[in-house]
Amino acid sequence: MKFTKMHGLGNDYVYVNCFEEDVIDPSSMAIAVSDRNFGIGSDGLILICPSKLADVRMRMFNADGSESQMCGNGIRCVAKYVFDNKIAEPGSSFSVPGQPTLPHSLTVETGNGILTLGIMPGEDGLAEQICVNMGQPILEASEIPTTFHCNPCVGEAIEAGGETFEVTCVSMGNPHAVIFSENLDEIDLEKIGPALENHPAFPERINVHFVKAESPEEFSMITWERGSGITLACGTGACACGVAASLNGKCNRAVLAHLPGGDLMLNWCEDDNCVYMTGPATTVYCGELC
Ligand SMILES: N[C@H](CCC[C@H](N)C(=O)O)C(=O)O
Repeated sequence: MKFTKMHGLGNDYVYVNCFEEDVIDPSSMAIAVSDRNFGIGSDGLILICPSKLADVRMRMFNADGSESQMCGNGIRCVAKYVFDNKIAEPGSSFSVPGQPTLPHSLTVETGNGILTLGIMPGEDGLAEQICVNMGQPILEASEIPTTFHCNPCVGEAIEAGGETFEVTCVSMGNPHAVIFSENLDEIDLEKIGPALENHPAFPERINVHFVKAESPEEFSMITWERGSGITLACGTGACACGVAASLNGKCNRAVLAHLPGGDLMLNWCEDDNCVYMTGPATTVYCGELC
């Protein structure tokens, strides 16, 4: 079976074109291909499938085989794959609040609904920068009662790993716990990450992010991902952190997120309440599973 290895800021996945391949058990396949010694090595598996509702459908599986509703770095790579391989005819333009209009657009069916994105090609004519309308953040536990059992407003106290954390919970279709810290180097993510990921307040588990507000225009973050552990970047997580930083009065709605794997431009737009995420997508290699 053919696959393509791609990453968004080092958040790497194995991509399978399900217009041409059949994946019978994606959960088991995600576990197998994600293994960095006995498999291909990745943060998970992403299937690019036909859709009746959008140009394509994206399904994302974590390294532990669990399926998530959305993947921000992943959807940028899906857009690149679809555009570069001409799988769908892109739309003519995509307007981005506060930024120049992008020349091409695509729609992707996800677990968080149909999302629209814009593509800026590089000099080689291939997709280089992608801006995704990630939709509206969900902040009320009542809207997603099985996701958060804590009050997602600012600063809910959660006990984990022998410590108390003030957690702001934001859903971007998938759940995120955001904690602010003045020193990210001091965070024992290997210990605290799984303790919060699996906390009883989060019956669907949760992605965990620690954020340092550098200024009103910039923040830095580190991530423990639900089902995948520490990753170099988390696109939905960065969007959730941007929303949380604004809610907590630490950053502006338009902000530059510094992730270990690189930067994302974020804008939680006041007009439509949607979060716009702009960043790169990279094709590493194409391969074939024996
Ligand atoms: N890396 C992804 C997030 C995956 C989230 C997944 N770990 C979950 O279970 O929600 C991103 O760029 O948004």
